[in-house]
Amino acid sequence: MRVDVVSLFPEFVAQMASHGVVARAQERGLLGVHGWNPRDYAEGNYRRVDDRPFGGGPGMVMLIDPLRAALEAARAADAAEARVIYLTPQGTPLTQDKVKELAGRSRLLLLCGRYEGVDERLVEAEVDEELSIGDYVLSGGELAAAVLIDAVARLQPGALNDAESAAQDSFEHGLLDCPHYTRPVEHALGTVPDVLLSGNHALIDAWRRRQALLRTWLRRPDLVDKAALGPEERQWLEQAAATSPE
Ligand SMILES: Nc1nonc1C(=O)N[C@H]1C[C@@H]1c1ccc(S(N)(=O)=O)cc1
Repeated sequence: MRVDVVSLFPEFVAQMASHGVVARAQERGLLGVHGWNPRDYAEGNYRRVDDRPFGGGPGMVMLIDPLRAALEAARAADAAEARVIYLTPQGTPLTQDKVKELAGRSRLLLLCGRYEGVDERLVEAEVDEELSIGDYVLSGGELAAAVLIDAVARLQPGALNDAESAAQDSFEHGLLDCPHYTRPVEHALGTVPDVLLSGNHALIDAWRRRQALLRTWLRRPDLVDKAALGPEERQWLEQAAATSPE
């Protein structure tokens, strides 16, 4: 998978891509991350990339032409068609299902805004979809791009070792993850649930699924309805929730 990032701070994205799973995915040839700086395509002595908003108001808006030239340069760097994504608070909320869809593509082109955002004419002409990582305002889209790159990188086949498998991740089955425990069994903070020490993997799997169900119901009830639970699981959940101390 190739990811091109158009950003005034491409070194930011390069830095995040030089650590952990993303770096390993690149080393394994599973992913390539490339930065493109609109300022390199800006004209004039000051190489302007922004200007004041028409209609007045605070802040600055990113100019069309430097962004457009950077997008074109990024597109031309590889023959594969790129899905152009603009990271913005106005975007569709990013979910694991969307991450899975994007992780299956051969190429993404991420547009990172700064200031008050990007001239709308550029968005309309060049952007395939707008995505948001949450209902808050960042100083730049680079952090959002980093989140998306990390999320799609770990889903590249071969990116995670077996011990890191994404198969049991939160949201993998539409639910939050179950609690996890490791050594020691006995600790001043408590003990490990007996079932996890039983060696009975059918029981362990059932416990984990039910813990994930209960945790999701308690913390993210909105996800429970989407999870399409079977009648047995829904009955168990209703009983467990009725007696849960949380
Ligand atoms: N949340 C997010 N998810 O993805 N990107 C996010 C983000 O905050 N990006 C900000 C840099 C860009 C931006 C865009 C628009 C506005 S504005 N004028 O609409 O307030 C403010 C800030």
